[in-house]
Amino acid sequence: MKTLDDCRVAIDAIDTELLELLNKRMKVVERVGEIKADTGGAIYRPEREKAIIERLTKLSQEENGILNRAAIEAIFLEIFAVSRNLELPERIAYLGPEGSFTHQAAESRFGAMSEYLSLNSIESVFKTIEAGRAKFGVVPIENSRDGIVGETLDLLSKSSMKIVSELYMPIHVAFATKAHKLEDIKKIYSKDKGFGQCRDFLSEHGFNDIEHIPVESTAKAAILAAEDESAAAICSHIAAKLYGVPVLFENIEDESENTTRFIILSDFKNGMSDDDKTSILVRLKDAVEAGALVHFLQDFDEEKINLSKIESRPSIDKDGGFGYWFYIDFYGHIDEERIKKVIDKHASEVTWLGSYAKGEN
Ligand SMILES: O=C(O)C(=O)C[C@]1(C(=O)O)C=C[C@@H](O)C=C1
Repeated sequence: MKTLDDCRVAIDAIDTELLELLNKRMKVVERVGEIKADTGGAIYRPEREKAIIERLTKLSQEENGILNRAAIEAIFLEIFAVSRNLELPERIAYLGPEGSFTHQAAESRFGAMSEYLSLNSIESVFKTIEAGRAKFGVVPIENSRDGIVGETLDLLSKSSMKIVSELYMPIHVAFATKAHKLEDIKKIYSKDKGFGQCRDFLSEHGFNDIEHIPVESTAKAAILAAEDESAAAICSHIAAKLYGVPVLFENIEDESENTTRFIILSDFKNGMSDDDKTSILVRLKDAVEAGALVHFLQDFDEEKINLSKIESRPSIDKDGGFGYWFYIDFYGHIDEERIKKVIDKHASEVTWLGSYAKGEN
């Protein structure tokens, strides 16, 4: 039987092989970078990354390997991040501050080697990538309990930036404070969505009667709670740790399956994968007429295009009238014939927001 030393010798030998192979892979990636520089091709190809992870997961299953999809994804997303940085250093703007859930989402996709830019509003993220100061922007778009992030939808409706990827991340929130006793807590900071996600906890602990102060992000809440012993924050465990606020209660969210969907914004169009989603905005000309939306959706139905989300947003039209537009997610890629047919038919009413490989939920 192998001793610990034997195992370590074996691991060292395997690591040497891995390093050689990784360097060999990066040589090929360098060439890919040159080709893309010549042709102006997009560096980040989420659909290709997804296909690689899927192929390797299948291979691992067939060979009864120990690595499952999550493990393969964890390893390869870091490899892709290194590759992309080799092709072109990446800068990622996200809704900060440091330690926010969006920061975690950004890091999970872009890895440790990328340069991150923390911004204090969703609007600043849009502006920063529009101005070319960062290649990618990461913002939340919806939460399983609390619904859509209206600000993101409204900004998408005005921006030329496209959704190039989506990712779902389980959200666990903590209650952190420097107060020595619960009675000493006079105010609670969080993002508005943060309060919404733990209503049961707040009422069970009698925290509904003290002041709730919404701030730009849960990480900002942790920063404020770090400065004031009569305050608490509803924030991520990571933010509490980062800003030195002791965690009193863990996982206080009402729904244990609490998940947030994040989108990655940039300025290019993805190629097709075999499992895509597309997001559009629809301003129906006759929205006030009964049936306008039904007729629009019937065209999707006829082409067997399945919707995964429809959300209406109020808007004020040019004449000051109150109208609606709709945000719609459906399965498929904008370049598919059946989808092109429907979108072309409604070209004057539809804004395409992006087609991207469907995220794992
Ligand atoms: O295939 C590409 O287009 C690459 O740039 C290579 C690579 C990879 O490391 O495999 C890196 C970045 C892309 O997002 C996808 C894949």
